[in-house]
Amino acid sequence: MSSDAVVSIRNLDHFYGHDSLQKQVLFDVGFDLNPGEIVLLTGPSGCGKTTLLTLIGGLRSVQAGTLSVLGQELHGASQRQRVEVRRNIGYIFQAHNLLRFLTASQNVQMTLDLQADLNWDERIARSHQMLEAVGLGDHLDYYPENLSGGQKQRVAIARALVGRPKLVLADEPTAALDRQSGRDVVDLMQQLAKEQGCTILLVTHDNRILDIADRILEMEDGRLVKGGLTSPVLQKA
Ligand SMILES: Nc1ncnc2c1ncn2[C@@H]1O[C@H](COP(=O)(O)OP(=O)(O)OP(=O)(O)O)[C@@H](O)[C@H]1O
Repeated sequence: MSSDAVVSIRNLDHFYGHDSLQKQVLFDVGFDLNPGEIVLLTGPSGCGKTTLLTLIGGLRSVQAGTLSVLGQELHGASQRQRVEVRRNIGYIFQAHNLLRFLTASQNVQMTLDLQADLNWDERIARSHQMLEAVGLGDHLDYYPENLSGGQKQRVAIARALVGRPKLVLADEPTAALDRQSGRDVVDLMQQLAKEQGCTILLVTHDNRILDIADRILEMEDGRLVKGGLTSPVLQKA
């Protein structure tokens, strides 16, 4: 295991259901994510990508194997430890999940409400700065219903990055976007990630954005078939 890896996973299995209805969806997954890397995770529908992403994001309990995120082992971690790890992660999902009764600026500020070291004015200034960085400086007070799909996704990116997370997890961020908006969104993620030095793990089916990756992991039927580390047992076999 690399000691400075942002994410380090070994022999990770995952199951849904119980007893006779139990179904294994991840098998012996292993890989590391290094600081500042952009890694794409691809694979057919249902192969386990979202499950893996939610495990890394501390949104699901680890059942078997080891999964360390930003130095915290999540297998056996308490709820409090998982919450602590989540504070250092930015999440971007396909459905942008903006709160419709808050403006673009307020949606972005929400992330900063958890940061006790920033006062009110600093939170507003940082949110505006980040919305300007994603090209929405003139849409600060717009509500989500008055923004296009691409603009909403850019607000979601601003919200994910405004807290300067060390890790960003993105699940199909371009799926609902047309070609140009999709391109703009990933270019922006790449640029901001490089500026802030954060690591990005991005789940995608979108072949048009493969070029932003430093590395590509490929998954099939719950196993990493490309780019992963196999367990010592399998390597010997
Ligand atoms: N909460 C759940 N309970 C039971 N089975 C689930 C649950 N969530 C996902 N699954 C099953 O686990 C498998 C992996 O699902 P997952 O959503 O991780 O795949 P995916 O690769 O992200 O798929 P897609 O690309 O379609 O989003 C699928 O067979 C799915 O039906």
